[in-house]
Amino acid sequence: MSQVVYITLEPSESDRVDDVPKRQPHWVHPNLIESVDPVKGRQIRASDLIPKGTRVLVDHPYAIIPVVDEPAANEDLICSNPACNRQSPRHLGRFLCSNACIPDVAWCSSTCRDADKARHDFECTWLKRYAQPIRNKWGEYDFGMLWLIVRLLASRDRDPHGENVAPKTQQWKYGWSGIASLCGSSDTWSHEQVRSWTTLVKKYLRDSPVLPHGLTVDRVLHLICQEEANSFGLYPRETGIFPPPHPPVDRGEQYAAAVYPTAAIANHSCMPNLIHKPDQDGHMVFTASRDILPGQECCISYFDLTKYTDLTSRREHLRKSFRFICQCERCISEEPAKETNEWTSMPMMDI
Ligand SMILES: C[S@@+](CC[C@H](N)C(=O)[O-])C[C@H]1O[C@@H](n2cnc3c(N)ncnc32)[C@H](O)[C@@H]1O
Repeated sequence: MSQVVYITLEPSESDRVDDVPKRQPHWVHPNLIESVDPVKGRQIRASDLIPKGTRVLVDHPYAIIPVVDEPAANEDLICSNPACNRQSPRHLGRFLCSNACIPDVAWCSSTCRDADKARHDFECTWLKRYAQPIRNKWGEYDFGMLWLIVRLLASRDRDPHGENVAPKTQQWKYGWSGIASLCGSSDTWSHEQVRSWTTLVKKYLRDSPVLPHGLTVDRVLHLICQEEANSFGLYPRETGIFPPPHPPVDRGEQYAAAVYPTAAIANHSCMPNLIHKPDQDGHMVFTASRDILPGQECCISYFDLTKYTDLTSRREHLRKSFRFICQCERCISEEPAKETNEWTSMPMMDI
């Protein structure tokens, strides 16, 4: 994937299209800072006023996979070349893998296919050998998860910014360094879940001639834990409109899943001040949905807010799917008042 060029962090005018730098690993509004919350971990804050409607972050996926039911017939399949990733409608013509690995892999042009050759070579033999057996035995979700891990490893294989190369003081991490710093560990998930992922890693993701990554089983398992806590589903319409519109507006069918090293720092809120939506090239774009004051946290919504409305269902959904108890302003304000403890409310007695 020699087409992705990671250069400087300062976008030059010639790199910008509609204010979005084309060749940067990410673009972050100058009024955003990263800080750490004692409960939620890393977070994004506004250092100065951000007016409603401002685009605040654009991030390139470090790895992205299509998520569609019938890839050969689907109109929304994304181009496999990471420097393109646009949705390539079938009627405009598609270029398939000459090794016929899986129909989910396609390019929008021969130029994209040629440019992506080295990156695709990393995954091709693995896909050809394991995709169908994994789909048959473990199902589509686990196949997608494992393929996303393989694509993370493929990007790492070609990453000029390896774990030890990016400066430690760099505020907004990107590249493999950003992936390595993602939250999530085996402590976050149930023993049963971790056991099942360990089996999958040992069976399908070991360092081998089919998948030469040089990492230990434990490190790949850790990568799954990170990916599961930080990946995004890509939908055609916005996520996080607040208050949720009446009647509810569906965000459409998921067409891809991806890991974004910088966008993953955004915490969740059930009354978010950011809307997120992928652009036509698979970049994740955050936009302020109201004025954000200096010091305020900038949050997205991790789910469709029209689907889970009351406190219990929202928290239960986040607990099951993302393994945390939501501590956003809205959930805290809707918590039932705590009963006053009789003993602590008794007047002090002299003894
Ligand atoms: C995608 S990461 C967000 C960045 C993360 N805070 C970090 O340190 O890298 C998701 C994790 O952030 C934390 N988090 C996000 N939103 C939260 C919320 N509303 N309440 C509590 N924890 C939250 C949880 O630990 C969750 O697993």
